[in-house]
Amino acid sequence: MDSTNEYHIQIQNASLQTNEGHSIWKSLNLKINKGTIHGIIGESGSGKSTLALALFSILPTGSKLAYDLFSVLGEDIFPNQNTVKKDLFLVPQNPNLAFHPYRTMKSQIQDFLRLSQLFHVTEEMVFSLFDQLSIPRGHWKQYAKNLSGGEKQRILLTLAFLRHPKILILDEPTTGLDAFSEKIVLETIQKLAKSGVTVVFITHELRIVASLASEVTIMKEGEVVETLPIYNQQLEPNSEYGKQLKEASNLFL
Ligand SMILES: Nc1ncnc2c1ncn2[C@@H]1O[C@H](COP(=O)(O)OP(=O)(O)OP(=O)(O)O)[C@@H](O)[C@H]1O
Repeated sequence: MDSTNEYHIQIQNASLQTNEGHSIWKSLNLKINKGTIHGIIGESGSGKSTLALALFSILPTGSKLAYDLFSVLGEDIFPNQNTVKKDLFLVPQNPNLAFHPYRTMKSQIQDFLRLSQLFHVTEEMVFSLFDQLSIPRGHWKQYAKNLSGGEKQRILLTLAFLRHPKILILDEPTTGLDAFSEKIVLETIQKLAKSGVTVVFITHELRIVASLASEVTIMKEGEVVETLPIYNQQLEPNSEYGKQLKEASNLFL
């Protein structure tokens, strides 16, 4: 693995078609710098969540992928997926994917810690992160089905903290959160990025991306419209679509 590569993720000319011939991505091009927070925004159905899962080599059943380059941490992940998976951590849009509904959080977190070989992590360390992320300590003994989606996403963030991956992928981690929880989640992500984790932050909220990321990629209908830097929490899109997106989001500020 090439840890000196300045790009942690590099995708060139990736196309993905469902088995029914629908194009999820037409020609996806993306470069994400090591140690940055990179926002990915775009309308619903533009292929963002598919990208989050594809970084884990998970593709829709029966879909066809073609690409010139699909590199994560310097490895082409499709033939070599096992070599980099341990260095990635995904907080999926639907956190129910990550937990068994009828097992307690305690047993699932303990399994995670064992499988991640985090033998030094104590219950007290987990509880301290629960406190920081406003997760009631009582949830430790609850079945996953009794927790809200936001609480499950915040528990995944505590696990990301403990595992300290090289790349953290967050798919809509603030959707549906109240302002207080949103602030905690964003601060936690910033802390992780400051400690050197590359963060891929998928959202449809430009306001959040602008407050957090140093670069943003705008997607539409399975294509990258543009990638641009963010300075002083402002982004100045060049594309017509980017400008429309900015204008639309300004309406809600
Ligand atoms: N397993 C699948 N089988 C067939 N089509 C799929 C599958 N997963 C996603 N798609 C299609 O791919 C397209 C992109 O979906 P995706 O969930 O990646 O979009 P998105 O940008 O994340 O949208 P949202 O913001 O609503 O979550 C959509 O048209 C969707 O219907």
